[in-house]
Amino acid sequence: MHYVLECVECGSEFDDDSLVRCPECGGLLEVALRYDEIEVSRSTFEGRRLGVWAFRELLPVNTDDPVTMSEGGTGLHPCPRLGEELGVRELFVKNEGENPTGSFKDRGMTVGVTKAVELGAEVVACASTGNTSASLAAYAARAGLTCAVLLPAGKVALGKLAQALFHGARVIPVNGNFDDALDVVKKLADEGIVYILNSVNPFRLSGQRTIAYEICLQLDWEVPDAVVVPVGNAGNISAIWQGFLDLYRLGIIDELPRMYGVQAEGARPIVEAIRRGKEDIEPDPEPETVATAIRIGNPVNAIKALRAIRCSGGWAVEVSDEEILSAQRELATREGIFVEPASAASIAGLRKFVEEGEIDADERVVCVTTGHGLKDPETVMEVCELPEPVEPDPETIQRLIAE
Ligand SMILES: Cc1ncc(COP(=O)(O)O)c(C=O)c1O
Ligand SMILES: N[C@@H](CCOP(=O)(O)O)C(=O)O
Repeated sequence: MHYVLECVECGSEFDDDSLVRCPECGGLLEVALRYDEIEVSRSTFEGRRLGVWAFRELLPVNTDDPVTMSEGGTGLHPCPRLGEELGVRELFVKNEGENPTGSFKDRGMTVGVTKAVELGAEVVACASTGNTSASLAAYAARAGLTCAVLLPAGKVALGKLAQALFHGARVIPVNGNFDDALDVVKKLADEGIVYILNSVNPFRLSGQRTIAYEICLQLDWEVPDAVVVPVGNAGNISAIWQGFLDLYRLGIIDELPRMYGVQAEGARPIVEAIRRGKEDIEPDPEPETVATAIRIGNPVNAIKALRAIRCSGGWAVEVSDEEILSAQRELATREGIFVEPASAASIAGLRKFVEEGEIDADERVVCVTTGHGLKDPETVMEVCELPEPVEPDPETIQRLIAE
């Protein structure tokens, strides 16, 4: 076997794939690759079609028949105009909205749902602020599994809700926030009633490491100075950092980037813990932000994210809803990239990191934009003015264009 499951709290190792938490101490489990048993080099990956399964030697599955829809292989777009505006020499956007269901979650789900099938699970479930449910619903449909998704009632963007409903998931709105919903799913998973596919699932997060693998390959194996990631439940920033560590320990890259986390002002336990030098977070019981995807007060992967930010020499910052919405518009109008509000937090955060001197003007920076703008059309329409209809005559139209 080329991997084991390792507890991030007590360090115990297990080779039982049915585990989703440490049987010794209850801690989170992580896939630990056994680097000396993996024979890969840069050329192993180069000739392949870019995507999650291009890195199959680094994924913890034992099948040639994964549940897949060509996830990953997203663009790493140079953004010179926005870079100049924000004050960095080289800015790239890794646009995860280009995944099959429109968010980075698909990278995790292709691996997590493949593992669910391998383990013989029949019912898969998650709590979600929207994207996890949209992704799980799609992959469960493809695998023929029953899927249940618990959502904070009234707080999920319309596009995401439509996806979960239309893929045939059992959509269960709950009175409470995401953190309350996740507690319930974790309990059902502990009792063996469902197979959980939130980011407590170590196999799912292995798939998300491919964001780092792809960034390195797309930059011809050069490593960016800084990677900026929006943070909610904190699985993604931890997985991306672990992805860079994998390549480093395999001898494929010889440097590591600094990891920067961005949270919304109204949901910022990680930022507080970083600022105060704390080992763990203090949960926020009432998270609130327009970026509903990161409206999370008690991130389950907090310990891992704090380690990723600290060990890499990075930092964390909060941004206001206003800053998020204005960064969303800037990315759309200057670079043609339409992302949902949570994703734009990385751009708004970069502005602050540069202003605060955390990231230098001559550095190469990658901002990860995590979900497509069409997921949340309502938020966008609230800030756009829809012009009144006019008669279709050329003179009127010409006048309007010139205005
Ligand atoms: C669009 C989007 N961005 C960012 C995040 C935050 O990612 P994480 O929870 O892994 O920190 C989420 C949800 O998790 C999301 O849906
Ligand atoms: N934004 C997430 C929140 C759940 O995160 P997960 O990574 O633990 O599944 C969502 O889309 O639901």
